[in-house]
Amino acid sequence: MQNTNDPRVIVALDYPSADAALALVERLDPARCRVKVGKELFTRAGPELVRRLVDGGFDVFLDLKYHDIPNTVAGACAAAADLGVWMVNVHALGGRAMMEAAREALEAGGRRPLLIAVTVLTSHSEADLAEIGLAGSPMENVQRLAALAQGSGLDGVVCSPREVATLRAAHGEGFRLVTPGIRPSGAALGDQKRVMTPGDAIRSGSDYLVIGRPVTGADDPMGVLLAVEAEIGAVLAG
Ligand SMILES: O=C(O)c1cc(=O)[nH]c(=O)n1[C@@H]1O[C@H](COP(=O)(O)O)[C@@H](O)[C@H]1O
Repeated sequence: MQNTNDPRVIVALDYPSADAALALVERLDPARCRVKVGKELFTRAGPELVRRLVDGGFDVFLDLKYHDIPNTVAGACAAAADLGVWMVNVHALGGRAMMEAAREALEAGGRRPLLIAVTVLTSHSEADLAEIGLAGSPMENVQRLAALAQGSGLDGVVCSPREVATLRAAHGEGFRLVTPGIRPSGAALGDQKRVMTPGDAIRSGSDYLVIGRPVTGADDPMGVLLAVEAEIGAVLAG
């Protein structure tokens, strides 16, 4: 079984309503997993649901991927901190001034959530990056943006598990590496392009695994979650 003090799995509650999300959440144990509220659920259910999850004892990753002028992002991060979330994220492509403003806004408050930067979306390939004017491979872009995030004082990055080993070597143990793009063996990729299995992601050095559709879209979500937990536990046990 995995270490219950620091659960590695973050379940992405990508549901179209609070009721649908809460139906799964009622079966989850906050000592064994964390939860993520992203753009769809937040736009439907708002801060009230986030507060409810926090009050229910869950560590909440508020995944709104802020990317705007520094002043606006700073205000949004302060608002997220007021909700009591555990982690909040911004796009590293927003640049140094934006990331520094976000960090300073959180430092000015009381309880400070972890501040993480999205590097290159896990749905992007090298061809997708070229089309939006970013030269080089996903790995090269992830490395550059992770260095910028660390230089801006952030706590870590969101990247694909494929980049984790390289980033761990470059940035050390304290730098949080949060990885979506997790697909148990045989699971449908959907729109994800840079993926790994849960066991391989942990083996590569991922701190936290963000898992959505393989769990939320399953006939037996708890069964999938238990299998993921067992796979991770086996790797951690060595
Ligand atoms: O920031 C994120 O969480 C994120 C970044 C990224 O590069 N790729 C990515 O998939 N995500 C999120 O991670 C989750 C992955 O969901 P599934 O593909 O359904 O497992 C979704 O909620 C995405 O919004």
